[in-house]
Amino acid sequence: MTLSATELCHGYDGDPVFDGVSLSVTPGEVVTIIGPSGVGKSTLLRLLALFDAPDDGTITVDGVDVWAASDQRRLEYRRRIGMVFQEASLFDASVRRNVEYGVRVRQSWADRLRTALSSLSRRGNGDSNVVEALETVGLHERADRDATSLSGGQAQRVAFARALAYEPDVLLLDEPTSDLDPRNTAVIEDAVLAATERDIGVVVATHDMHQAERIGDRVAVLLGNEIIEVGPTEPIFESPSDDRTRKFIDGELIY
Ligand SMILES: Nc1ncnc2c1ncn2[C@@H]1O[C@H](COP(=O)(O)OP(=O)(O)OP(=O)(O)O)[C@@H](O)[C@H]1O
Repeated sequence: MTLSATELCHGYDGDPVFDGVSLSVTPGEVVTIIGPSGVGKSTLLRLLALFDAPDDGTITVDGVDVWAASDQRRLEYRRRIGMVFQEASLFDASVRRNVEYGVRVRQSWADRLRTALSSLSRRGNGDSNVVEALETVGLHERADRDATSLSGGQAQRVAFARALAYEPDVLLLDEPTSDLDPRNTAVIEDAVLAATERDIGVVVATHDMHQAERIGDRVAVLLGNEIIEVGPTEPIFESPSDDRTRKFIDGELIY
């Protein structure tokens, strides 16, 4: 599915965060959003996740205006979009239960019933999506551990597996590796690439320029209250057309 935001304007309590922002993600591509703290990266992800309606502008799924569609249709779209927040927010249960939870909340009641019936017939061996998602983040051997006993990096990997397990069409990641060591970061980045091989479109908000370079097919530079530049990552990093992009990438732009 192609998720597109066109000319979005949004703010809080009358204070605009951005004005006229457009961004889209197509199946199997990674789009990174870079920009200084507080510029609105999380806000943009929340709008793309269909959590909030934009003050102005449109969000479309395969060309259909989501906020002009029925509540039911919008809910169906929302179920096809996964979001991983900066904080892993796991609950006090096994790693497996935490990942299964993602599958369940995203399903319609009819699908939930089907899953429950099929898991009965498999004697609780666990859903294959859940196992596969845990394998992707390298935690399948810890499936029965209590999620609250995990390190921060492992918890973030479980949160990622949770989003992956229900096979979204689009995955939105908010600073997925901000507090992680290089090994956990590499696991998450590999999992992002694994997601694209399944044709999932991924949008990643990140502070980490190197990460944007490593994993992004395209990069969007959010500065001031607009996207000042968007396009294939390498040319933008090598020779940005906007001088503010160069300064931001080089760390010369102070906010
Ligand atoms: N729920 C909210 N109510 C009021 N203001 C908000 C709310 N959420 C965000 N803001 C404000 O909107 C602006 C953009 O915040 P946002 O979290 O989207 O930025 P960000 O680029 O993701 O920041 P960071 O990189 O630090 O996570 C900030 O000025 C923030 O204070």
